Amino acid sequence: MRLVVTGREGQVVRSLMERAKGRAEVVALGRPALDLARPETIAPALADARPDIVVSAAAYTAVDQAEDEPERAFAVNATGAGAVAEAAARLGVPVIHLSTDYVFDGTKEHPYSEEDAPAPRSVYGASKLAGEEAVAAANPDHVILRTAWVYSPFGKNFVKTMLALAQTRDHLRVVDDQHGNPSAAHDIAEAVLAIVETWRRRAERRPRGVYHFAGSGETSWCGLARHALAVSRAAGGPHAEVEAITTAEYPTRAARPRNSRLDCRRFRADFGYLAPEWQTSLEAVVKRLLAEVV
Ligand SMILES: NC(=O)C1=CN([C@@H]2O[C@H](COP(=O)(O)OP(=O)(O)OC[C@H]3O[C@@H](n4cnc5c(N)ncnc54)[C@H](OP(=O)(O)O)[C@@H]3O)[C@@H](O)[C@H]2O)C=CC1
Ligand SMILES: Cc1cn([C@H]2C[C@H](O)[C@@H](COP(=O)(O)OP(=O)(O)O[C@H]3O[C@@H](C)C(=O)[C@@H](O)[C@H]3O)O2)c(=O)[nH]c1=O
Repeated sequence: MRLVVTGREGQVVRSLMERAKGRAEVVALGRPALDLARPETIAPALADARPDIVVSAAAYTAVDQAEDEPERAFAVNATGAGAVAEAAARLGVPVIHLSTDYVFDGTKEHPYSEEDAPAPRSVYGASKLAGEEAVAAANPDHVILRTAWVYSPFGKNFVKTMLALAQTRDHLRVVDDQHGNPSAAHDIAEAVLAIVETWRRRAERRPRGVYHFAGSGETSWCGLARHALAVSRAAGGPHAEVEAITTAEYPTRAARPRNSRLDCRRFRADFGYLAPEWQTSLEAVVKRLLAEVV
């Protein structure tokens, strides 16, 4: 099975390349050959790569910066994502498209299910929602996989930011009133491979549509920072005290949902995979990051 993935250096892409070894072939396409902001590059690049399945994982992910350049965020996350799905449809192959918890406004008291109405609060969230709509319209043979709070040993993410800040500061301030499910990119890679395996076994009746998949259990950004730094300290790495603050005390350009928690039961029922508890996956990533620094 040949998976062609958009983006070369993204967290999910790099994790998928590691986890797919011996299970599926992965070809990662990035700029300049495939540039989501230049739709004319997309169909030829995908056709040349001869996919059995397209995994649409590249995106404009700078949440605050997107507020200042909405045209670029929409070009990449909406028009570009739609063109990827359309190119896959023309090749007669399905697409797995990654999306986000930030499509929700966060006002719900319980975890969000796939039935809940999206209402993004940020340009990034709106551009990702427009991407979902474009993908669904272009290629009925799709899974739109919404995930959340992704971290990994790769690229930029909140966990790496906390470890880096703790090297130079002994006191950090982190919001404690936004709640979600931290998700290791390696677990998302396993979810993608579970979809691939299910589709292989049930080629005639592939489960399709929107699915939620995120780390099991929940916490706040403050809880995530504290646990990451506790693991770091126990392993001889940097540590800092983390003060719990409110969103109002940490103003950002883009508004974030207060509740980002995703209900992942539909994914488990249809694809047979549930992510480990977030603390378990986090511990492995923090230890790997510390080992790589030394
Ligand atoms: N990060 C998170 O917390 C979350 C992410 N998601 C979604 O999951 C998916 C994967 O996220 P993640 O792995 O963290 O992403 P990253 O931010 O780690 O990587 C994004 C990738 O997209 C590529 N990219 C950006 N713009 C373009 C473009 N114009 N043309 C081609 N490639 C481009 C980047 O390339 P380059 O390296 O060259 O810049 C990079 O490889 C995305 O769809 C994201 O929206 C969902 C929920 C949470
Ligand atoms: C660095 C820092 C952030 N924060 C807050 C700001 C924000 O509310 C929260 C998270 O900060 P970040 O900006 O690192 O994370 P953010 O970029 O909002 O992360 C999001 O990325 C996109 C791509 C997604 O799809 C989402 O699921 C989510 O993972 O933590 C602090 O309170 N203190 C700090 O020192």
